[in-house]
Amino acid sequence: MVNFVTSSYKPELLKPLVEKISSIPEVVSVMNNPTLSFRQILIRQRFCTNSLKNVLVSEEMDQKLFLTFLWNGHHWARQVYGYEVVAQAIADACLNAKLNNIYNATFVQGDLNKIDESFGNNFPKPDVVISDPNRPGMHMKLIKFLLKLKAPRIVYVSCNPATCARDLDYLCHGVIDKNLEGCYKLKSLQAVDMFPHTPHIECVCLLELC
Ligand SMILES: C[S@@+](CC[C@H](N)C(=O)[O-])C[C@H]1O[C@@H](n2cnc3c(N)ncnc32)[C@H](O)[C@@H]1O
Repeated sequence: MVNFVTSSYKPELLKPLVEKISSIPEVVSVMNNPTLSFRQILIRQRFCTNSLKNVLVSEEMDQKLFLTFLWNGHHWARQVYGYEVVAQAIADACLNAKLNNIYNATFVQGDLNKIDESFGNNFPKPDVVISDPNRPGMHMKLIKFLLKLKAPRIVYVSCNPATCARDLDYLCHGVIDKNLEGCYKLKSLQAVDMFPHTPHIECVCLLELC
């Protein structure tokens, strides 16, 4: 699969290239993934091409978003707080926000596996938390924080159904040995085959506070 990530949707410009590439026998599909805003792609930083997430965030108009594991929701939200462990990703996010005249987003570099009891004291309670953790899923400290925060909605995006199921169970039913009570209900779950012909699957889950 070849995926063209472009800053706008102009298929006619890609057509000659697509025709050339399509003649390569190993190429079984060609995708064009237009980003809704310009985003600088640095080779040293992993780039997430998931425009589906952008569509999903567009429903969160005029809300306060808390993004764990960095997202691109700043166009639609009133206020955005983004957390990410990789310093370069934060630098890119700040640069991209500037390039796109985005002034409602704060990006903070931090390790969500090392948060303490005071985490969250310096930002207002969010309407929506969007979390897209990597394959190990959420650390217990983050689960604990979310169960205390009680944001009305959590959108959990996952590329690992096993850790996703574990974390949804924690958020909905609690963690008995940690004395944590669950307070969410799973409202919807959509699996998305982002990587056809591989065993990988992306899941997007909506949780609402009970
Ligand atoms: C599945 S990717 C999400 C990508 C993101 N949605 C985007 O559009 O760029 C997971 C992200 O979580 C970050 N991450 C991993 N462990 C973390 C931690 N302990 N604290 C904060 N961020 C972490 C990774 O650096 C990576 O950017």
